[in-house]
Amino acid sequence: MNPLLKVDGVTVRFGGLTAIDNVSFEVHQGELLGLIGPNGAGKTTMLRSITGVVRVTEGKVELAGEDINALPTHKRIQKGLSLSQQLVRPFREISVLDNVALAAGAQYTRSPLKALMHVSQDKEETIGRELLQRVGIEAYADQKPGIQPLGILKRLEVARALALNPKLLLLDEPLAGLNSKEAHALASTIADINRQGVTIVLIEHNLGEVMRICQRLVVLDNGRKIASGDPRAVMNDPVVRSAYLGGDTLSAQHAEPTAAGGIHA
Ligand SMILES: Nc1ncnc2c1ncn2[C@@H]1O[C@H](COP(=O)(O)OP(=O)(O)OP(=O)(O)O)[C@@H](O)[C@H]1O
Repeated sequence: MNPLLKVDGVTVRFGGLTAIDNVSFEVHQGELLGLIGPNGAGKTTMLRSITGVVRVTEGKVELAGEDINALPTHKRIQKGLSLSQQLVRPFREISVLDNVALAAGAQYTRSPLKALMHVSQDKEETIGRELLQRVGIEAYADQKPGIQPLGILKRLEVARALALNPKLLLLDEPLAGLNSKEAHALASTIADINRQGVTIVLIEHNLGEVMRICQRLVVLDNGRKIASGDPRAVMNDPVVRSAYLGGDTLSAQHAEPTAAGGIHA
C-alpha cells in the first residue's frame, strides 16, 4: 500500500539559501509523526512545500500515491491536506461556532464569500458543534474569538483545520505559547484526534509532549534529515543530541521533558 504522504528527495532553495536539502520521508495512514529540529532547521518550509505554499526546487511530494507537485494549494486541500498554522487567525467578529462552520463550508468553494453564505446552514453548524466538542471548546461556541485566551484559540485553529475533513492534518507548533498544563491538555487532544483516525504530522518544539504522543520522529537540522524512527532511539542518537545542544533550542523548558524521553541537556 502507498504511504499517505511521500516526500521524495525534496530540496527547497531561496536564492542562495538551501532551506531543505534532499529530504525524504514517508507518513503512513493512521500515524502521528513528529517533525522536529532546532530553530531554522527547515520544518516550516517542509510543511509549506507539502501544502504548496512553497514550491520545491527539486524532488517530489506525493499524496496517496499521486504526484501533487504541480497542484496549487487549494487543490491539495481538496485532495485531503489541511494545515493548522502557528499563528492563530480566526475571524474575530463572528462566533467561535461560525468560524468552524465557515471552514466546513470552505470545503465546497474557494470563495470566502460563498463559504460565508454556507454559515449557519444546518449541516455546517452540526459539523461545527461536533468539532468544537472534539477539541473540547463547545462551551465557547457562541462567543467571539476576539476575547478568548490563546489556549482556546489554538483549539479553535485545530477545529478549523479538522473542518476540512483532512486525510492528513499538518500542525505547525500548536503548543507554542501555552503553559505546560495547557500544552499537556492540547497534546492529549491531538493524540485523541489521531486515535479517531486522522493521520497527523506535528511540528513542535515541546519535546516532552512530542515524546509522549508521537509514534515516530523525523529530525531536520540545517535543512537535512539527520535521524528518523522510534522517538526514544532518535532522542538518544548522538547526532540529534549534538544538533540540539549545538544550537540554543534546548532551553530549560525543552530539556525538562527529556527526562521522560531519554535525552538530557
Ligand atoms: N520565504 C523565505 N525566504 C528566504 N528564506 C527563508 C524563507 N522561509 C524560510 N527561510 C529560511 O529557511 C531556513 C529554514 O526556515 P524554517 O522557518 O523552515 O525553519 P524552522 O525549522 O521552521 O524554524 P523554527 O523552528 O525557528 O520555526 C531559515 O534559514 C529561514 O531563514
